[in-house]
Parts: sequence; structure tokens; C-alpha cells
Amino acid sequence: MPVEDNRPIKVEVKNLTKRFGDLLVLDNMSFNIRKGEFVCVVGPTGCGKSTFLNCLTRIHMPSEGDLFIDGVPADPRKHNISFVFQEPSALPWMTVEENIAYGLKIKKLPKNEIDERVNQILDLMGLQEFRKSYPGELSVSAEQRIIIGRSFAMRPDLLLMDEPYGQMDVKMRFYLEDEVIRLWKELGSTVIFITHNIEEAVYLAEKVMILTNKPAKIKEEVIIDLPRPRDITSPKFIEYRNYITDKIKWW
Ligand SMILES: Nc1ncnc2c1ncn2[C@@H]1O[C@H](COP(=O)(O)OP(=O)(O)OP(=O)(O)O)[C@@H](O)[C@H]1O
Repeated sequence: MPVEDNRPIKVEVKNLTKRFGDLLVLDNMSFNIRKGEFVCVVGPTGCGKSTFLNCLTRIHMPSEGDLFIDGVPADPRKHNISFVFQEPSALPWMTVEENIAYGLKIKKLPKNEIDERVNQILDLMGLQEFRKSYPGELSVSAEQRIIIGRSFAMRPDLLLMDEPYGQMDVKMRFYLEDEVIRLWKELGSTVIFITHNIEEAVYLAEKVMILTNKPAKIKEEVIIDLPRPRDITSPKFIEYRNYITDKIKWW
């Protein structure tokens, strides 16, 4: 049953195609993401998920296609696209609070605005007591929280997350999934989150985009209509998980 969604379109991807030489990896993908939407992208191993993300960040230039943000062509000077990768990458010579403030200082925001945002993120991420610590003094998961907090603090037009919890054990992953939902709800960011883990996708997403085997197309978009916090053992949750698993099976 489709759920009505009146939020404006934030990101519009039109006919995205990527080739490496003769190898077609992304095949004419078009989709919209609404303002404040949380989208998870899943697909078979090697189907082109990272290439897809790298085309959105402009690490790779698409062979064809366009990306629009708020109706105009995406432009790094005008728009703010943030990313979180699998490997934690806090700046080791800066304290936790300096790490979170880093991008805001580059953007030359006023000091009071920076202080306010840093405090908000430290509160939301439970990092207040570590604000003067260095990343090397903290656990890997705390370091990943710094990176996630730093990205949200930028209030990005689009936040891209590429398997950010790939390295974490299950308990830590559940904890960080709840943290990311809390930040997203509080700040209303628009998020694309790539994962191998279908349970994670159903737990987090408002919408799951399923990619086909390479060359990747969008096979289906599934709206996850479940209340939060989600119960991974509920019959409806398991039904979504099984449905999506079935769709990406290719063996
Ligand atoms: N720079 C490149 N040059 C040539 N081929 C590339 C390049 N980057 C990726 N590819 C090819 O594109 C295809 C998709 O790779 P990609 O890493 O995007 O897949 P993925 O879905 O992220 O993989 P995984 O599921 O392992 O994370 C692969 O066949 C890969 O070999």
C-alpha cells in the first residue's frame, strides 16, 4: 500500500550511467529523493553500489546523466554533500570537539553558530564527556560516532553513508543504528545509506532501493511502513526482510 508523501523533492538523479572503458556498471538509473528522506540502497555483491555513491559525490564523473539538488544542477560550491565511509577517519591530532567543528570552520560559520552545533551534536551522540579527548584515546565505535556527528553537523543537503557499520559487531551496530536515527530525526537530514545488510536496511530506511546485478539498474523501491523503534522480530519486519532478500538473490 503506497504511503502518501508530500515532502518536496530534494535530490533528483536522471539517467545516471557509468562505464569504465567497455564495462557498463550503472545503467540509466533515475530516481528522486524527498527532503528529509532516509533511503537505504541494497544489491548483490559487486553490483556497483560504491560506484553509484562515488558518482553522486563526484569522486567519479558519470558517463551520462545529471544530478539535481533543490531543482538545480548539483554544484559543490553551492551544495553541501557529506559522506561517511566504512573506515573511521577522524583527524587524530584534533580533539573530539575540534573534529566536529572542523567542517563548520572551513565553511566560515560564525563562532556562536559553530559552538551551538558542536554542543548539539555532542549531546545527541553522547560525546560530551569526551569533548577534549583525542580520537586515538577512544574506541573505534566512538570514533565512528565522531565522523557521523561531524557529517550531520554540516547540515548537508545530502548525506551519503557507505557501509559505515561494516566493521562493527552486532551490539555496536544496533546502538549506532539507533544513534543515526536519532540524529536524522532531530536534524531532518536527507540520507542515502548503502549496506550489504538487509536487516539493517529495513531497520533504518523509509525507502529501500534494490539494485539489480551489474550493470546496476533500480529493480524496485520498497517503502518501509513500520513504526519506530522497529522490532526486528515482528512478523511484518520479517516479511519485508524476506521480500527484499528474495529480490536481490541472483544465484
Ligand atoms: N575505477 C574502476 N575502474 C574499472 N572498473 C571499476 C572501477 N571501480 C569499480 N569498477 C568495477 O565496477 C564494478 C562494480 O564495483 P563496485 O565497487 O561499485 O561494486 P559494489 O556493489 O560496491 O561492491 P561490493 O558489494 O563488493 O561493495 C566491479 O565490476 C568493479 O570491478
